[in-house]
Amino acid sequence: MIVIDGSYLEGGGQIVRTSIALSAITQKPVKIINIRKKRKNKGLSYQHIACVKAVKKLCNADVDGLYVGSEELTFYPNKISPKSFKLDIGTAGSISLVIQTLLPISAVIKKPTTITITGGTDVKNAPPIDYMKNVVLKVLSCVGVDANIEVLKRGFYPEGGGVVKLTLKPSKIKEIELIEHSEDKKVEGIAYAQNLTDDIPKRMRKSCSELLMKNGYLPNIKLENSKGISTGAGIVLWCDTVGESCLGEKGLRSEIVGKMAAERLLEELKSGMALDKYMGDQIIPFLAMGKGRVGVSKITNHTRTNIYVVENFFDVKFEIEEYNENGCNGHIIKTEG
Ligand SMILES: Nc1ncnc2c1ncn2[C@@H]1O[C@H](COP(=O)(O)OP(=O)(O)OP(=O)(O)O)[C@@H](O)[C@H]1O
Repeated sequence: MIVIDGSYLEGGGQIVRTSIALSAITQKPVKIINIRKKRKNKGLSYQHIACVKAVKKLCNADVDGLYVGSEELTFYPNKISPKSFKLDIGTAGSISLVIQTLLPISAVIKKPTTITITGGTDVKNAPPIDYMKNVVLKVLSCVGVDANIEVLKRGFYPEGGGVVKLTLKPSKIKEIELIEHSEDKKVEGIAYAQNLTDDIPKRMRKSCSELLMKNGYLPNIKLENSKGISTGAGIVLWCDTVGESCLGEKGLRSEIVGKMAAERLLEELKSGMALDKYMGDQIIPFLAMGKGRVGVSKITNHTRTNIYVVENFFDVKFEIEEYNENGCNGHIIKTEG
């Protein structure tokens, strides 16, 4: 039985998600202790429970300690048998993080499976759903992941109600070498709102586009305004394999939201590396399965924490080194797989 310490470095929910996914893939039982020890509301929350339930369903696992607030979880995987099903997080918990848990499983399934998830599509401290669709899936397609994300409805905090269909197809994970960002100057994006006036996405787009153009980029940002049970707005940008975003909040003017998203993207692009700091942690399980080298703008605690979890499941060692060539400033993460 592999024992993972949930208080390691970042000490957050990602330790649970990666451990469960890798337990299913490697068919090794895992016990996670000190779950989310470094968070104010320690233990499992609805979002993490939904992630565990999704993987449990795919591999008919036996699970102990699966309840809100639980600080210890034991997961005994069985054979993976892909099936399509619906999963309701029950809150505005992040749908993207459920998808993050499930994506590595594409490496071991034998037939396509579709999971329809209800919850939050654009919530704090989690990847916005358009980042998953346009950055995560793009980068993971380079390692061989074949998956599709269809957003049926947006969901915001606190009511949620977002609906997303994830399709995983059998994928052969391959070696990756992705160091520097392409010199692409085209920035794509989406400025979205739900239950708000049409001027909100337009104002976000205007301030964002102005700043991007001032810095020599060519923005092409779509507008969206929908109706739903929850209310919110935001903007997601991507330039080839690098993405950034800003979520709207009450009292924060649309012009500021648009400008902040542009500033964040420009900051990431300044490093010249192929991957942004979020992708830096999300690529780790795939790098272990396929081996290779990736260039990232920044090494975060999330990245180091994911490396800790992955090294417990696979016989791999990761190395991190600084990279300062061709005007780029970042790091390389590499492993022999
Ligand atoms: N704006 C963002 N864009 C893309 N990815 C993001 C963004 N914000 C957070 N992430 C990703 O979301 C994940 C958050 O992991 P974390 O452990 O903090 O999750 P959590 O389950 O919300 O945990 P906790 O509630 O315990 O903090 C990481 O993979 C991180 O890279």
